[in-house]
Amino acid sequence: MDASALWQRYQDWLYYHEGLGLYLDVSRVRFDDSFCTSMKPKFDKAFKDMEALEGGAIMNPDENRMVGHYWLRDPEIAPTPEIKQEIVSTLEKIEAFAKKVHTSQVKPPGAPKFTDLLSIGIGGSALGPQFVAQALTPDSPPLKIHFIDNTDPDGIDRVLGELKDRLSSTLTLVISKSGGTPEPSNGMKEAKHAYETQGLDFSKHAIATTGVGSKLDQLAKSEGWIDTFPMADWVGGRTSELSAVGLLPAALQGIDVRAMLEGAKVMDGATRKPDWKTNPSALLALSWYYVGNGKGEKDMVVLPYKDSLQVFSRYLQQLVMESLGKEKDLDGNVVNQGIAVYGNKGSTDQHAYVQQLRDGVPNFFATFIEVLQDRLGPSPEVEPNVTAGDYLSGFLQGTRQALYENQRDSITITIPEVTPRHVGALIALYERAVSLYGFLVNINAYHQPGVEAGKKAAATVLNLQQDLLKVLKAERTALSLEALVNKAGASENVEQAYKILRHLAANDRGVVLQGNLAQPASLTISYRA
Ligand SMILES: O=P(O)(O)OC[C@H]1O[C@](O)(CO)[C@@H](O)[C@@H]1O
Repeated sequence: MDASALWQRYQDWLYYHEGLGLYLDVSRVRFDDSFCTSMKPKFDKAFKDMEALEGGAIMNPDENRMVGHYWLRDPEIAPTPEIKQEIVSTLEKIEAFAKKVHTSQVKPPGAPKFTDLLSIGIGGSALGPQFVAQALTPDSPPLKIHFIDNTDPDGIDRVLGELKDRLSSTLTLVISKSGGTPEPSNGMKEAKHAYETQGLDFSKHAIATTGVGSKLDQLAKSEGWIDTFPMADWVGGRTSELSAVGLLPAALQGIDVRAMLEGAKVMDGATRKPDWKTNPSALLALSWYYVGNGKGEKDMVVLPYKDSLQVFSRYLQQLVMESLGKEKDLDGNVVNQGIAVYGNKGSTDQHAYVQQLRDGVPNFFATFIEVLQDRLGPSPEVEPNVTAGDYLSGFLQGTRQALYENQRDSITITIPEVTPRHVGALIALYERAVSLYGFLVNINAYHQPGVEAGKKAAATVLNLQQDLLKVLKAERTALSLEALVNKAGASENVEQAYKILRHLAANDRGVVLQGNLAQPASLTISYRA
């Protein structure tokens, strides 16, 4: 296509939302009119399905749940008065609590006010708060946020080490919808230990966001934590940023949560329209379908050209991959659906993997996120008439063009600035694109059976560890690996057993391996208390 035809295509396909000042450009995705026409019946059905979803239908059949994240920013559309009330009162409670913390009406026993916030959670209970914190935390937040989002002891030490001298004024927020996920549970126990080591009462520093009646909820109540905030059954982890999961930490950091909700609501209004040409989420879903042939054949590379949006790529990675990565469709056929997502930020990534994007295997499409405002206030010139922001803008355009010239498709989203309203709008834009795409490819986008399988397998490994230790502690002499696994009733799991023992030995847990480390089967194992 020559330059003038491309310019025409750009204008023909450009979506602009006036209220948000948001542009979506899908002109560099090379679908044609006949493709769009062929997709119409699928979209008509997807729009109907979306209507049913927002109306409260059970759209997560495996878990027998409604899918209600769209109600969070517009309680008026909630399917029952009870749900509406739950949303309204939770938001009011969050705002009132944040105010009390900011004005020291809620304060730690041994310090005049809370200065830091330690957020403990994983997956959807971490990525949204991390994304929003990076994008929107003001320069001098009332509470400085820190995250434990893993069960890595060394990672936990780093975070707790940073907080060591301010633990007495740190508020710890444990976020877990199920209230039983091992990683946040371990993080919470380690944090509690750190408080106790300093002679501090953890319960007077702790709050939780979790499902009502969950294990965590019961623990928080029985130990008399400062407060608990509910997470509804009808909100999935990866779509929970605009529930208490994301709003509470945001409010505590002084971020305008009402503006986030408003941005999402405005975007929902635009993406509810049953017309894909004027609906930005539908345009995204249409583009994803086209590039990946409806089978996720191309990966989504997300490149925000703005440091404060760097976590957006990881946030989208969970939202898209946990939602769309499914073995079976809704009719039980094996389809192995999904769209792989990766990315970091531009222009940084131009000096990392963009070489392959331009010249290498064409197995992706790019999504550029552009922010028009470079910074608050004027910029110095780095060259006559050129600022650092002009470079960033030029690099984005240049990369988009270079990719297109080599038949690599791209989407560009442009927002005027990074504000709570725009962040809310971006979240809503992608949430609905994922919902629509899920309907287009006929999968349940709201469960995660694969993750559950991994969790079960990990539990088996930990049970095996207990069995091995029991045998070793009862034995007085060293055992061969084979004898040990036989005695532990784990002869089928010798490799797992070997890896458990190697890990225990490396961490001074009493297990001693002797023999040739290059030949695991030759090892003898003993236990020294
Ligand atoms: O909030 P929870 O229940 O601890 O779950 C954390 C994450 O674990 C998952 O269930 C599986 O990874 C995610 O969907 C969820 O966001």
